[in-house]
Parts: sequence; C-alpha cells; structure tokens
Amino acid sequence: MSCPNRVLLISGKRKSGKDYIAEKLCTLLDGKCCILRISEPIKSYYATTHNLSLEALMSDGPLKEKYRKSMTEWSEEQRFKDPGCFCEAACTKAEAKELWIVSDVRRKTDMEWFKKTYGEKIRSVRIETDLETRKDRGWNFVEGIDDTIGECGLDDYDSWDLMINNNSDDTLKENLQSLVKLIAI
Ligand SMILES: Nc1ncnc2c1ncn2[C@@H]1O[C@H](COP(=O)(O)OP(=O)(O)OP(=O)(O)O)[C@@H](O)[C@H]1O
Repeated sequence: MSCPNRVLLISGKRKSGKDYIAEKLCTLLDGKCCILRISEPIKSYYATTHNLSLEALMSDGPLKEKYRKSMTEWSEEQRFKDPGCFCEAACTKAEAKELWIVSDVRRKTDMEWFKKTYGEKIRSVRIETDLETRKDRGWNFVEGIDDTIGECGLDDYDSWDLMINNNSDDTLKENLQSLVKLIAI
C-alpha cells in the first residue's frame, strides 16, 4: 500500500455532490492527488459476477441505482466480518500521490479505519446540500437505502474538520479555497 502525505475524507448525503467536489479539487491540484472510492471494490466485485461494466456502475447513471440496494446488502455481510475491508481494498489499489481524496466515506467504521491507519494525515469534510437541490440532481427517497446505516451512519458525527454547502456553483470557488487550506501539508 502506498503512503500519501494527506488523506481527505469526504462525506455527504446522496447527490450532495461528493464526487463533483472531489473531481473539481483534483483538477485544481493537477497531478498531486487521486480520488479513491470505498465503493469501488464493491462495484468491482459486482461488475465481475454480474457481467456488467465497472465504468457504468461507477458513473452517475441508472445502472448504479439499479444495483445499489443489492450491492449494499452484500457489502454489509462483508463488513460484518471485517468493518475495514473495503477501505483497505480501495487504499491497496490507490496510486502513489501526495493527496488521496476518499469521496464516499459513509460510516463511523470508515472514519475509524482511516484514523487508525493514517492518523494525523486525515482531514474530514462534510458536504451539506438542501433537499430540494438534491432532488433537482435526481435524488428521491428509496426505502432500504436512504434509511440505512450506509446513508445515515455519519449524520450525527460532529467532529468534521470542515463543513461546506454545495447548493450551487456560486460557492464553488470559496469551497475549493477552504479545502485547499484544509489539506495544506
Ligand atoms: N455545485 C454543483 N453545481 C452543479 N451541479 C452539481 C454540483 N454539485 C453536484 N452537481 C451534480 O449533481 C449530481 C450529483 O453529484 P455527485 O454525483 O457528485 O453526488 P454524490 O454525493 O457523489 O452522490 P452519490 O452519493 O449518489 O454518489 C451530478 O450530476 C453532479 O454533476
């Protein structure tokens, strides 16, 4: 496993814009970072066993929604055996870069694993986005997803290093500046 100087953990509700912010930040830091997704090893398994395109599962398209529930159930079984298994699998595959951005931290066990593994290198951000905006971006309440630990596990976490609003691009520049400051090595 390669070792970065900084690990930025991004959390937020579905369609809050975690990937969007991660990609904007990554582009701004041109070449110094890479984005990790804890969901990647889960989707990788699914793509292989269901003969699906991993790319389509990773993107913000309908395939991801179709399999989300069943992937969540399978991943819960794996986490029951080893809570950090997908965090570890995502890090094992990551490129050697100064900064890793983990764009889908969803559970307290994720936070715990990263803190235990990368200690002082960790910075965390929670993205807050209004319900109406998330709906405009395609979110709607799905029983078995939006009321589970994978979506609500960090709702009551109160030790974020930074909280940002992502309701529109009006605050994007300001948000990116705050993030750059936060990850200063
Ligand atoms: N500030 C923004 N301005 C315009 N569009 C945005 C903004 N933030 C996010 N979006 C759009 O909203 C949609 C959802 O964003 P994104 O996929 O980043 O959310 P997410 O939190 O990663 O969602 P999920 O948890 O479902 O993976 C995308 O189409 C993205 O382009």
